[in-house]
Amino acid sequence: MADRPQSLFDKLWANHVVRAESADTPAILYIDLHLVHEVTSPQGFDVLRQRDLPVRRPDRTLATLDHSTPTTPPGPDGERHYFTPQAKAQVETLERNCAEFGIRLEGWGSDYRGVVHVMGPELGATQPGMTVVCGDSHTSTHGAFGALAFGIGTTEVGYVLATQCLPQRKPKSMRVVVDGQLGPGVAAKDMALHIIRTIGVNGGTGYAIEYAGEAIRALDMEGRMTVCNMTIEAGARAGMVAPDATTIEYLRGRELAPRGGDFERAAEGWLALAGDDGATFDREVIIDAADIAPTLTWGTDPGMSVRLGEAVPEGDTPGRRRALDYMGVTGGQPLDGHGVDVVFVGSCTNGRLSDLRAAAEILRGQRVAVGTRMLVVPGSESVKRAAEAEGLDRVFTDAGAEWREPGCSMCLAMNGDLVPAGKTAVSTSNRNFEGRQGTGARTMLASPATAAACAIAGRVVDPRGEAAREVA
Ligand SMILES: CC(C)[C@H](C(=O)O)[C@@H](O)C(=O)O
Ligand code: SF4
Repeated sequence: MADRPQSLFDKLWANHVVRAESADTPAILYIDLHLVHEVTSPQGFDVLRQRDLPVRRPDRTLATLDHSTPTTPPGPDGERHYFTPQAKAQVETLERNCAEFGIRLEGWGSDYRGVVHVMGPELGATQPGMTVVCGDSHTSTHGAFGALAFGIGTTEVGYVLATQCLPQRKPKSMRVVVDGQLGPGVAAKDMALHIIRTIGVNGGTGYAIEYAGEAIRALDMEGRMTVCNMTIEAGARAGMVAPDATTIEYLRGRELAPRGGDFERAAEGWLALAGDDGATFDREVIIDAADIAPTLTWGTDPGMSVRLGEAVPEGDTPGRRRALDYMGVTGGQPLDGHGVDVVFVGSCTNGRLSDLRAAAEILRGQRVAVGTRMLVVPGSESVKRAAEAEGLDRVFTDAGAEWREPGCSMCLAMNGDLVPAGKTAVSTSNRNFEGRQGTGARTMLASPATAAACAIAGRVVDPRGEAAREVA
């Protein structure tokens, strides 16, 4: 039994089982890193207070403010412009809870505050081999490091705060292999959308996915995070990539990563996490990177997407008809040329430095179309600083785009950054259901390059230009 070849996921799981699963009870898993934000944590802390319990491992708990925070700077009096009194209350509650329970909070004034899934990796808090949880579905992002990372509910946030453990049943395993190389101008986001379209928005339900293959290996850590981030949009529990030299170089020197000789020893262990030859999976999907092109969603789930230039499906099912209607899109023809009112570059999917660079490269020396609003929101204070150091903020503002303070912002529009009803947004975020970016808002998900190209044109266009598509 012990000799059976193990996958990355098998190893991560086995390394964290505190009590084995039985027919009647789930396994109990040890949690290495618990990330916390203001929306899903208040109940957990309340439970601790009711039971007079401390946080079991404050040193393995890390908090940030991201969902409800305004992206406009504070007024001259230091006043923050919260969208609602509830937003302000959420922020203040987390500030109080972190102070009371001795948890590190990257709050207002921190140089590292950011969207939780951008901040954890940047600080080096997320490391290969860990179990990482957060009361947030896109926790799958951290799987890019070869961690077992998944979102938990608010009740479970309480369990983890109190015990540093979590009851879980082992999901099935799927391997998604992306062979070959992405073409020029094709991004990790296009790959993520293509994978979801291929396996379906429920195709991952009940599975933990390991991404492998030449095109995955070729991605930098930010690209791997984009792909793992969107795993949840295919219904899967977690997404992961085996640690390699790219992972190790990303982590070297980060604040919370091991130092010196400890780092080298840790890195050896990280590399050993890769799946054994002959490890088996419950399901395997093989994708050819050459089939992936700049992709945009036309409908109201992330699987309803087309390559630019490809015709949108006809409204041949009630679901598709409703989606076409809601989106104001005509079936049977490409999205190219469709009017774009708002462009959002940001979120835990595409709010990192490489994403901002990709958008800036297209926008440099250009103007956002008259009548189109473009919002660029760095994923964290670190991203903001790094972008400003290379002048990307100027590229955006010179083009007529808004350069904002870090946070989730228009990804879910909790902080007042809204898309007006009936308006179409091209967004680098990860969800496009009805009303996600505001009541009646229409969301088309895309890569940062596609979003920037659409901002300049004021309509849907291929970021590679018309000529490139002929060649592709
Ligand atoms: C607010 C939070 C619970 C939610 C999530 O779990 O994903 C949010 O981050 C989102 O993207 O919809
Ligand atoms: S950026 Fe969007 S998807 Fe990511 S955590 Fe925030 S709201 Fe959720």
